[in-house]
Amino acid sequence: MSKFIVRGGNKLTGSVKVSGAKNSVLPIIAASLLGEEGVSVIHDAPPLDDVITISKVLESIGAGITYDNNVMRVDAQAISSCEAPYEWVRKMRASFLVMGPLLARMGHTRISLPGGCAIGTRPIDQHLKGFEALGAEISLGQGYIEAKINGRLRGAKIYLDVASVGATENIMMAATLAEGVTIIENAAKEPEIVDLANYLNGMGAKVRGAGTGVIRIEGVEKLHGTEHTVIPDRIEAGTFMVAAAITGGDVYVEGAIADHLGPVISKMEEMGVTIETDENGIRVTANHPLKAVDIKTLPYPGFPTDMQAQMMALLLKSEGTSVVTETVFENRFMHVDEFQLMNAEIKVEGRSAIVTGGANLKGAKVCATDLRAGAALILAGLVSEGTTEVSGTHHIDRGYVDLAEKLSALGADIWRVSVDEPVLEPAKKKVELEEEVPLFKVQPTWV
Ligand SMILES: CC(=O)N[C@H]1[C@@H](OP(=O)(O)OP(=O)(O)OC[C@H]2O[C@@H](n3ccc(=O)[nH]c3=O)[C@H](O)[C@@H]2O)O[C@H](CO)[C@@H](O)[C@@H]1O
Ligand SMILES: C=C(OP(=O)(O)O)C(=O)O
Repeated sequence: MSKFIVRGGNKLTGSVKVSGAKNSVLPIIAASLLGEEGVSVIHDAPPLDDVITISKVLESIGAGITYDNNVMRVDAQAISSCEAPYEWVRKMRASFLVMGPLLARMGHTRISLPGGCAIGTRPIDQHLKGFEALGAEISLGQGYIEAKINGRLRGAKIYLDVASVGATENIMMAATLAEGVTIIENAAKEPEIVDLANYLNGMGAKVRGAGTGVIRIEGVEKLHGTEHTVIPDRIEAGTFMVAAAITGGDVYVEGAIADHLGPVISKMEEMGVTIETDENGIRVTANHPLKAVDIKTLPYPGFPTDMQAQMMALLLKSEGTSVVTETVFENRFMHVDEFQLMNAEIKVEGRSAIVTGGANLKGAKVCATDLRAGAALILAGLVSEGTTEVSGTHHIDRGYVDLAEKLSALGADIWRVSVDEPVLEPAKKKVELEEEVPLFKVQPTWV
């Protein structure tokens, strides 16, 4: 076990390079299971715990994987199993993304039910609705979901009740090998969906419209390995942008794609942060005081929920009161309790948090309750009086490559220490979601 120790007070300056996107590489690795011929080569696959986890899932299915210097090679020509066991799906929800590819390729799949987690219940009804529409028979038993098809999946028109990123990806991957045309309506539009579609097309698929609300997939008989470079991680980039702004620094975020960060850039500019963009990255400079702004998270191209916690840290250092409204996940304010331990004044009212700016943050022992909460606490630690200790680092390691090293190279006083003591509990016990996760918002027809 480890902790990050942060000593506040340093302005960040210099240049930092963004790694490949976690939320792209995970579905891309899962999609590699569709390659019946040849090997896929994935460049800029970031060395994250989540990447290791999904690789283990693929290996357990019989794929051959090598991973060296951020290049992953996946040979799925001879996969033998169609099951993703509990030990991996429990560790990372995105393991569920192997369901679509396995169903399409093997005609049968058995995946452990992904439970709810800290940020919300996260049902999978839209994934299953899509698979059913494509002709799969779905059953549930002993904590596993099983899907089977008689022959081949059949193209269908699927309207998603929520523009779910994971459901769009899972259905899109399954549909690549279906007979006929599949149309996904109210599809998610995230850049990671476009990256996945580009990867699938490189494998020989016919996916059109990714990045819009309507995706059309014409099924093909077979897919093959391909070579692909993962897009830069817009959430990691946004996190460094906030790090620059919160410390009143001057940082060039190399690799950040401004088009992917529209709402983050706009909100930071509204606050008074200076943002200059070019084709290679984004420069962020800030002179305090910054102005308070209101934020509402929405599916892309709205403000990303994955930047909400980090932005809240920045708002704590602005002048005035901000309202942060979380509309994507129902329990994504757990960082608030931890911020309060650092002397922050924030009041949660339903889906909104009212943030009082001008906080005189003080270092404290805090706990990362989820990935972005962890990043946000580190950001707050950068401008707190004294020392902040952030435990729960396993959450942070899921999504940030060398976060402490990268911040430290920009001048932050941050390092990681090993600890033997038990991991610190979050400030208030999180809502006990694990016991009562309603996996299906709508009762599925097949139960
Ligand atoms: C690995 C990955 O890419 N993770 C991202 C992905 O997660 P993920 O794909 O899990 O998120 P979704 O877009 O599916 O979830 C968005 C909302 O839809 C709901 N929902 C989802 C599926 C479903 O079948 N039924 C349903 O009701 C969820 O509970 C949530 O309230 O998108 C989220 C929203 O941008 C991001 O925060 C995550 O970082
Ligand atoms: C919620 C996130 O990821 P995941 O869907 O993998 O839990 C995230 O990246 O902030």
